[in-house]
Amino acid sequence: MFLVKDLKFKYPKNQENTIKGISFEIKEGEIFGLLGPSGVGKSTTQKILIKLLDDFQGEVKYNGKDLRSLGKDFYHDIGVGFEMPVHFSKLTAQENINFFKKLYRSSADTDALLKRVGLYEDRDKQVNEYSKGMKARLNFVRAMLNDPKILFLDEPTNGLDPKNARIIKDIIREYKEKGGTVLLTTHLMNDVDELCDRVAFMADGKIAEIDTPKNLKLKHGQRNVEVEYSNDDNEIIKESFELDNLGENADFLNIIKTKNILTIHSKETTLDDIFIKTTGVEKHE
Ligand SMILES: Nc1ncnc2c1ncn2[C@@H]1O[C@H](COP(=O)(O)OP(=O)(O)OP(=O)(O)O)[C@@H](O)[C@H]1O
Repeated sequence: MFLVKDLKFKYPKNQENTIKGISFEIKEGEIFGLLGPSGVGKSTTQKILIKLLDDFQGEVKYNGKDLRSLGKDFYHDIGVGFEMPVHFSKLTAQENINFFKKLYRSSADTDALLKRVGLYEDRDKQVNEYSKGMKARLNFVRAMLNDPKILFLDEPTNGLDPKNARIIKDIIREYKEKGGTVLLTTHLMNDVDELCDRVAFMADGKIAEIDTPKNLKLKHGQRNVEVEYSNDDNEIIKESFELDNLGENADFLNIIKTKNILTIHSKETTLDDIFIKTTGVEKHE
């Protein structure tokens, strides 16, 4: 759906390129995660893809066409949820929705969306009376109101309690199941685990890793299995064995056959570990 080749970008006031030559593809029907430390260029990349920044080098294609050659029709295809919600604060939520709906040819069932995210009862309140989480949910509804083919979401669960974050994630998953495509930026690796088909980790304006979360875990993970058992003196012993040729490991087999096993599990690495390893940075949330 999107093809990005050797993309470079420099903000006019800066000396150095912010985006230093990145290439990736967003396939139709997938949720693609763009991840990396604060300030690495994730939002900048999103802004290029939604035609807010056009002075870039390299190639960006949307459905085979050069992004620069696309006219206003492109905006009917995309839905955008910026990180910082921007609403008309003196208008009600419903008035905001009505205003933005008028800009588009097609529209989603916004009443259903408002009900789903728990804002329907408060739809006639002015947005300046909304809490941070309510504004974030309204922002999400706005991103979806033109029934887009591709959704750009920057930290969509930021500021939401776990129940509301779950609702938003469920809607994103359902959107994908109906054929929608998503570019997701987030610092929450749990969200990435739950939602993303493929992810790219950015470091220093480049892409350090790109793959499915599962393949990245296999690549960066320790292929070990950890067994906890109690011995005859009721002491708890923990031992680790390599997964390769585990069935022929006499020590492991002896423990399994003769000991009282308390826990046993393969030691998978987490996306948090991979984030730190590939970007060289602790996360800032
Ligand atoms: N309008 C601008 N003019 C100059 N520099 C900018 C501008 N906007 C962003 N930058 C710089 O570009 C770099 C990348 O910013 P960007 O917002 O893309 O990062 P990000 O990865 O999305 O970060 P975060 O996770 O904090 O949202 C940062 O160093 C930032 O200071």
